[in-house]
Amino acid sequence: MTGDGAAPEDAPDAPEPDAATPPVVLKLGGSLITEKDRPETLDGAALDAACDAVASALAAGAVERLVVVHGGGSFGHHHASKHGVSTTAGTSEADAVMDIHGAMTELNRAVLDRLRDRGVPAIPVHPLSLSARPAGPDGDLDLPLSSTATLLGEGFVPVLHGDGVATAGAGVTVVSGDELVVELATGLGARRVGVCSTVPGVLDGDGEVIPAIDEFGAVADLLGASDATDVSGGMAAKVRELLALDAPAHVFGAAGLEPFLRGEDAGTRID
Ligand SMILES: Nc1ncnc2c1ncn2[C@@H]1O[C@H](COP(=O)(O)OP(=O)(O)OP(=O)(O)O)[C@@H](O)[C@H]1O
Ligand SMILES: C=C(C)CCOP(=O)(O)O
Repeated sequence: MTGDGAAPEDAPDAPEPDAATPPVVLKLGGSLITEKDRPETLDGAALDAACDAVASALAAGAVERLVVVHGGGSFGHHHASKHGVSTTAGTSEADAVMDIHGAMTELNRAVLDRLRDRGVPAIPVHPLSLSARPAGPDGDLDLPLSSTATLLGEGFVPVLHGDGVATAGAGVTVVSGDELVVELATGLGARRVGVCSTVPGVLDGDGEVIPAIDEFGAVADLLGASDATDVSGGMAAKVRELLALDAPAHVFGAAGLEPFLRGEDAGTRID
């Protein structure tokens, strides 16, 4: 990690973003950028490769406006699980909240530093400071988007992350990166949505990538939780949330990131 993350002098100049262009929303899965089974351990090589792909796509103008979201991997999920906190179960302990949020901001800093090392103007947006859930299982997440939208318009790449979220009647629960992706894509009118994880796509019973999904019922039996510690529902929750979007979404692995950012299909298309 660098100290201030300033762009190196030889970093390629990114084209000026066009404020009228709808953004691309990209989630870097926690299972991709961390070693999900080893607490608070980055997968540095995978994170570097993902940041290289993002920096190249921006420099080449393949993507003009980009919002990045990253998941929790072995940072957030480990602490959330230890404290019994999930997307539905909350905590009223400040120490537990700070364990979860602190681990997520540490991971966020690692992502930001590596993006900025490559000349990407990445800026953090911390959901715990912005968002809330009303009481009850059906309460829609409230995620005000003016800071993210304004940062985008000013040419930055906002980087959000799964986090704790103030929840009426429950203290603080977890907001997953996948939920944030849906809110951002809907609220910002995203052009395309990409979810990059360790799997090459949504897999069928034979381990083959399903090319396209347009209905949850058709694949529900195939979708499980995560293989690793995960408090937010793994692949089943991901597909359910992405199906609710207007914008086309793709779920893909590391090899699909460059094609996705070039505007091509990658992994499983969900729409
Ligand atoms: N049918 C399926 N196809 C692909 N993956 C599946 C399927 N069913 C369950 N999974 C699990 O879903 C995992 C991907 O979801 P997970 O939430 O762990 O990824 P992530 O978004 O990268 O991580 P994080 O939640 O930490 O951001 C896979 O690693 C696999 O264990
Ligand atoms: C566990 C925490 C705090 C983040 C969960 O986000 P996700 O990994 O995108 O599900």
